Amino acid sequence: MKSVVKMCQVSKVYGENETEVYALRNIHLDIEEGTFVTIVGKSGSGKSTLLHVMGGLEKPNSGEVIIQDISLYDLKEDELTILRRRQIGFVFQFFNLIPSQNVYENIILPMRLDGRKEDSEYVEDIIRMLGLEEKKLSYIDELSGGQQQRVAIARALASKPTIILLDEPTGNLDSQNSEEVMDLLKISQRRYNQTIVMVTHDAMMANKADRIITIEDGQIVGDQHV
Ligand SMILES: Nc1ncnc2c1ncn2[C@@H]1O[C@H](COP(=O)(O)OP(=O)(O)OP(=O)(O)O)[C@@H](O)[C@H]1O
Repeated sequence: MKSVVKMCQVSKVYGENETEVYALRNIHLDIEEGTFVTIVGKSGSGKSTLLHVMGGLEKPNSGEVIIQDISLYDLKEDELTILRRRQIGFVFQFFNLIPSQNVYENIILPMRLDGRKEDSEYVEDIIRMLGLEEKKLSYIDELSGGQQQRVAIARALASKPTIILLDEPTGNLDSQNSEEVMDLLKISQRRYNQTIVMVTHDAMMANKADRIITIEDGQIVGDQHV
């Protein structure tokens, strides 16, 4: 199978001298196309850092991150921005939704920024599956935390990216909603052969993935194919 994400000898250090923290230590990782991977580990183990470095948002101190044969941090900043916009869907804890735009506009924003027209039938499909039909024209601050989280998920899925990176995407959702989100991600993964990497502390969710990677102290200490 084809490799979509590759990390070679990746290390990330924050601070210096006595405040130095090794968030990632010599990470090697190869993720195949179409796989659903979950990343688990204790608080502070390096999960979010791994996702940021993998998604081209934070440059590592050493090592290489390769997305579909392109070495991310060799790119110029504007090339990296374009690659991120076209290939990667992000769902992070701070949703980065735009308050002055409504739900629908927020969902299609990455495609508009890229000068692309959305597949409106597909966007409507996602909105329906995420239970947001009645909120389509609402502004972000009129939504609950869980609804905002679902808008962020819809936005990540809407452009059918090759890779979807999610950091605790169901943190604000109850267990039924969390399961629905997991199911939706799996449908999208299969339909578009997407690669999904999701940080979670929820064992039930982790177990629904194809592969579970455990991080401890910035290192991969477990890698289980389910
Ligand atoms: N911007 C930063 N500056 C300094 N230290 C940081 C920064 N970001 C993360 N760290 C440190 O790096 C380590 C890994 O953090 P990271 O957020 O990746 O962990 P995590 O496993 O995602 O934690 P959580 O589950 O609590 O979100 C921690 O010790 C953290 O304090």
